[in-house]
Amino acid sequence: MMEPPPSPLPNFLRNPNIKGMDHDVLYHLALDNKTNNLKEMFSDVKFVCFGGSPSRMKKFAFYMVDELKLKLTAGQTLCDISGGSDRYVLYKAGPVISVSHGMGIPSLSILMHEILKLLYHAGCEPNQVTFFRIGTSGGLGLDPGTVVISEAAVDGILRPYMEIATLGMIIQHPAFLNPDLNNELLEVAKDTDCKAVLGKTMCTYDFYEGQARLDGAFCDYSKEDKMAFLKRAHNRGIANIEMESLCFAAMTHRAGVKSAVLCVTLLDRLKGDQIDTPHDIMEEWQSRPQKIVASYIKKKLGIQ
Ligand SMILES: O=P(O)(O)O[C@@H]1C[C@H](O)[C@@H](CO)O1
Ligand SMILES: O=c1cc[nH]c(=O)[nH]1
Repeated sequence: MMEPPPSPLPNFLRNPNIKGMDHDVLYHLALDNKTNNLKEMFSDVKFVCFGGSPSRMKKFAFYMVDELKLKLTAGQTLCDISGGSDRYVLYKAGPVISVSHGMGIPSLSILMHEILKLLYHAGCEPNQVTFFRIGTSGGLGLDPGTVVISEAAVDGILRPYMEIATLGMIIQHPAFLNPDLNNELLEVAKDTDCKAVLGKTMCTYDFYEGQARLDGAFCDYSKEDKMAFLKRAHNRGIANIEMESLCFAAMTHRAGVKSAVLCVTLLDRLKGDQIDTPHDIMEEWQSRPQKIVASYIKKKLGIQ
């Protein structure tokens, strides 16, 4: 008798080992597939929204409750589902997960592994889920408060892939974002009061020297060097600089999940380095990528 063909690799995952594990601990989310009924908790998820700050992502979850007109009965509130760990916060508002990723690629990468495994255990399908990063960035030649929808993510030397040292070798993971999704987001943004543009995003491993700032604890270059670097990047289509897009684009592409990165610019890096905008203005700017994504989600769910 012929052997059956090998079963396909698990959804979301390119790791056959997971299928053979009857207990999988998502350590940094304080969840696991034995104690928690991940299917019951998450099988209806359609959108996963990521952002650096825990309070921003908590706020976004409550904003989605309002936008999706979800009914919370008296005394009910959203709770941090990952409350058993203090690494990330994770909220669920209907089919939307809102989760914080901390700062930088290493923090996001750990979360991304565990979110992809969570969705796999929940029985979700990669082609039915969309991921968004709703974050902040430094702009190049843009009015602060502009939302950049990333058409591509590149590293600090403009390479379109994330490098990971694996088994003593450097492995390059290509970073791709979805042009159709980006165009839809750009259209949706026109119906909001938020200015949005498409542009390339530079993703660095550091906020100070990695982004050519003059105001870090160390600086071995001149203002002229900084300006030459930023102008060169700008001339090559870089619209903004942040610290997670490369990993986000590379890992979602590897998992077969559609994704987009929308970051508001907090300053024009061609004009300065320090972020000293008043708190209330910053809060409003940070809500802009959220508004665009909320409108997109409502459109997809057929909610007016
Ligand atoms: O989503 P956020 O606003 O946290 O992302 C940017 C990139 C870094 O993580 C951080 C630096 O201030 O902000
Ligand atoms: O300049 C900035 C602003 C926000 N986030 C960054 O990574 N850089």
